[in-house]
Amino acid sequence: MRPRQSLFLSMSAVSARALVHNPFTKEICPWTSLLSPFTPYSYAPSDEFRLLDQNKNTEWATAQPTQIPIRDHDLHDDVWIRTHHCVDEYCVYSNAGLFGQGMAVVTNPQSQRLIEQSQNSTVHIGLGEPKFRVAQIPGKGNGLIANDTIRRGEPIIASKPALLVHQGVFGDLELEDIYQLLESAVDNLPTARKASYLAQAGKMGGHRIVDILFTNSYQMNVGEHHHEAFHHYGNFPAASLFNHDCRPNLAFYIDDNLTYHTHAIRDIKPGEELTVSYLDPFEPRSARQERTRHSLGFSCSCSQCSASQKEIDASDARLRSIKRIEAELGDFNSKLASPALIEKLVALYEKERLEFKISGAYTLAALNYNLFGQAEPAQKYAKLAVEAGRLENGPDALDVREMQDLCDDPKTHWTWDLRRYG
Ligand SMILES: C[S@@+](CC[C@H](N)C(=O)[O-])C[C@H]1O[C@@H](n2cnc3c(N)ncnc32)[C@H](O)[C@@H]1O
Repeated sequence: MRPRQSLFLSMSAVSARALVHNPFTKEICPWTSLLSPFTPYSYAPSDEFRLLDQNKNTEWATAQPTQIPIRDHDLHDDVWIRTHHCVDEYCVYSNAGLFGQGMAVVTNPQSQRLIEQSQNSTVHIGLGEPKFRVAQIPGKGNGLIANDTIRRGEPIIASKPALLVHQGVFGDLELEDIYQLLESAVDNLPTARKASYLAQAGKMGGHRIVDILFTNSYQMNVGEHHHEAFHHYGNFPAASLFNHDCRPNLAFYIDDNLTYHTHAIRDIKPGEELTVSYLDPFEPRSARQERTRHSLGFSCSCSQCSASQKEIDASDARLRSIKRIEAELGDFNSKLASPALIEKLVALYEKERLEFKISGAYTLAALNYNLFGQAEPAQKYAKLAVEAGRLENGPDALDVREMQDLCDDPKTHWTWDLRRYG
């Protein structure tokens, strides 16, 4: 009933993720397995992306693509163009507009159609003066530090991707084709946007643009609303400075318009680092560390990973209890489900500092109280689930709507008193 990890940050066009219906999670590209086949290239920053193939000792540069307008519009507008750069079914598309930022895509025509559809509505992405600054974080490189008190629920960043790349590109194409497509895509970004793409850290080595993509991107599905799922990597330069913490103080989601949103999920003091989680937080510490080391290429030094052995054992035991209790509460025929068990689940989430996932516990609590025919606590937890779910999954997420319905009228919800009457 509760979602566990999958590799993909599911979005709805990029879709609304539903806790009750639709397992999801988010991770920054776990791609080391793909890194080895990549030939090391040294990157010489120039407008033309001159790259030196060290193996062949030959220098080559990307052609400056001729842009073929798909629609009869001006480039300055919010208009998609397809460049002449295509390999097999994958082409480079770009849009110099999109709220003054610009975006480039390497994908197939079906996905591109969906991406364009998802861009139709306008979103407000200006959030005023940021309350954070860039700083060196020991053991992590750069990161973001709060300048001021940030209250739970405050928005931190809302941003469009600079680059969106179909994952099939990496499985289907030759390396040189991949490099050329990506270079062409980045080269098609407006100057400032291209500079912010290239300013991101690459931590894995190899081809610079690919390295940046793999170090800083989110896996996202395009087309779930259309019962299709095209897996893409989305790179949001504005979000690239968030370091990982297994117990972060921010939650993020990507909405139907391909916009990445982060919100504070607890009060943050000045001087605290702003963090998101790249991983499934319900895994034990050893599995989380294994994941960051082998798939993400760094050794996690977050608060939860660097705790004492005693604290780690206690944390792992709580995570096992959470799994067990969720299995009971997710089984409508369970004889062990009880109000005491519901309260225990919520307490475990709080003790484990899983605020960025707590809408799941609240949702399960609301559903179970309703199954017991107890309207008051069901409404209390449905309200909390709506509030937390808006921060974790966005206001349009299916679970948020479901919990709003339950909160409005528990007795007409399909779960009402179901444990008693079956
Ligand atoms: C998305 S970037 C984050 C920003 C990056 N620190 C920078 O300097 O630009 C991801 C990279 O940051 C580093 N990083 C993020 N979280 C970390 C953590 N908890 N412990 C150690 N390194 C971390 C790793 O090198 C990782 O590949």
